[in-house]
Amino acid sequence: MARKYVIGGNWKCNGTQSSVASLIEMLNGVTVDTESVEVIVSPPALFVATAQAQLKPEIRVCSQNVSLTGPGAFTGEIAAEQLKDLGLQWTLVGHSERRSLYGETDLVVAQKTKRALDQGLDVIVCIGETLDERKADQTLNVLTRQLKAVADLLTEDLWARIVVAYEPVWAIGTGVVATPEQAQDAHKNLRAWVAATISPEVAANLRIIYGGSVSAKNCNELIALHDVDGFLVGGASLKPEFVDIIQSAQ
Ligand SMILES: O=C[C@H](O)COP(=O)(O)O
Repeated sequence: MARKYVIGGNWKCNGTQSSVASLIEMLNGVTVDTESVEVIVSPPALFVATAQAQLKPEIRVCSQNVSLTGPGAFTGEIAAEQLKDLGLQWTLVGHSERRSLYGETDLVVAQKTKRALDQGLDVIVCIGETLDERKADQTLNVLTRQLKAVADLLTEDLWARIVVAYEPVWAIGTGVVATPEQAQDAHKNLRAWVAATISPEVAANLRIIYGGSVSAKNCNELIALHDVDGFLVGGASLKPEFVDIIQSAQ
């Protein structure tokens, strides 16, 4: 069975009441062919409930982060149980900004992923190498180290509820997109690693999406790559060109 595309929009810490209302209006005007693509947007936590209430059901809302803990005395956290209570299906885990700016280790990312899955959320796990790591020819080592931490905590059945977002750190928000060759190589190598480490069936069905300076200009070339199953889009997901990026997958 063909893998269904995933087009994710990560709004990061952007938006006001008024800009979010405009974005929701724009998204509600897009025809989404749910047979071929899942469209998922991640508003800042402040706007998750609004997006969940106002977006049409063909567009799913995703948390940008999830707590390692359950509900309780954990100031500033949002528990998987609370996201589920709101009706969310998805959360991001391990975005490079969470790793580099907020100290999330491979183990924390793995534990968050496991806990979110256990509470019934599906998870987009983000991984990616820095420019120094790429220059040192460490790309695959870094990606597999990050993914292995997750794999170590999961049983094989849980992989059906995971999407892997390959986001080279050097491509995030820089305007420097991975070349089609760089993207395809990383995705293909990751899929081969999953086939060897977990199972060929998990590898064949796993959606591996690309993130890092995706735009209306480069999305068609990237989506055509055999092992690229969609995108996680930052800056361009706040603009009308996100509609073109969705269209590239349907
Ligand atoms: O989560 C999205 C990524 O960080 C990509 O961001 P970007 O499209 O602004 O480069």
